[in-house]
Amino acid sequence: MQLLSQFLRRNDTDEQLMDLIATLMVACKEIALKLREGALAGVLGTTDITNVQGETQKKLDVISNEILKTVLLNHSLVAGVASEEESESVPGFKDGRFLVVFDPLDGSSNIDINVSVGTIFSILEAPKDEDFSTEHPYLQNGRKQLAAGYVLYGPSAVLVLTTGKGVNMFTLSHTGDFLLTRENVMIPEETREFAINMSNHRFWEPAMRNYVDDLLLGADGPREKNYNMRWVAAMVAEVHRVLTRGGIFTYPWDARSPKKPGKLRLMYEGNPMSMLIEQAGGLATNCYSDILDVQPDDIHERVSVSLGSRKEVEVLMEYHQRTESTKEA
Ligand SMILES: O=P(O)(O)OC[C@H]1O[C@](O)(COP(=O)(O)O)[C@@H](O)[C@@H]1O
Ligand SMILES: [Mg+2]
Ligand SMILES: [Mg+2]
Repeated sequence: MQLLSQFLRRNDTDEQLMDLIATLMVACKEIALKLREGALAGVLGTTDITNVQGETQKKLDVISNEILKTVLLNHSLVAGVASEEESESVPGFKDGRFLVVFDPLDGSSNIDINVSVGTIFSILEAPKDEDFSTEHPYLQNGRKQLAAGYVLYGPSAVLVLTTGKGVNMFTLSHTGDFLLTRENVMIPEETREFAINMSNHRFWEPAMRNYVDDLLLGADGPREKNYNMRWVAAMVAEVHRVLTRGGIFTYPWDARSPKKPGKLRLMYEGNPMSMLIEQAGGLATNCYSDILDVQPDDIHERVSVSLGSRKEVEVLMEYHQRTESTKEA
């Protein structure tokens, strides 16, 4: 089986990008170890800190964020990092070539119940002559990403990576190596599986309600087939399922926070996952247009996310095109 480094070299990956990805994996392996030890390492439970997102941090949110920062900011190629758990971006080496943006631990409500979580990352080119302690150099749209991916900490730890030449999966072995286990992942165009937090049904826009109601009607409704539903409450696990066997995952705008475009974060969650999904032949939209084309104005900007099997996402977009939006401006 091929090592991550062998695979990247065979694919003519830029040497410095390879070096950065290897460094990122050092941090992810450390996070995987903490997660595996769980209660034995005293890392379960919640802190009394509320982060910039207005969410109470789990101990492992803080630990994972510190591990990533320590490892990355010691690497001379890193000009700075931005994290879901940091109120501001953190500068690194002035002449560094890359910016790394991450959600240190996605799905943190799953930690204490021993269910899958993951680290999501996005790598950008550091623009010249910028101040990397300010937001400006990070505010690049998703199409500018040099690489993106996640490590899913599930029954096995799996790195899912794109450098813009397709999507590949690498499983962490007992020797601490990431080995290629799935090459050139492609998402089936059609699906019978959807993922949405149904408890928010009454808060959605009419188009989203109509779409999901028609899925629930199954073979008796306009979609003329029966659907199955899944909800892991960790985007990283939902995207992994979609990449593995198809499906649609959506976390739409809802009226609980009418001023926010959605719950998920554009730069830490939306963009990296959208790059993976597009690279695997799927679609990733905010129900109206491609997430990768959204120009961020704020590093913590939110986005409505609907992604997965191409034909299913196209149907969802048609519902939005033909129903008037009731969303507040
Ligand atoms: O609890 P809910 O509303 O179902 O939300 C679940 C969603 O929230 C998230 O956990 C947010 O990510 P964080 O854990 O990084 O805050 C997503 O992974 C997931 O899709
Ligand atoms: Mg997250
Ligand atoms: Mg998180």
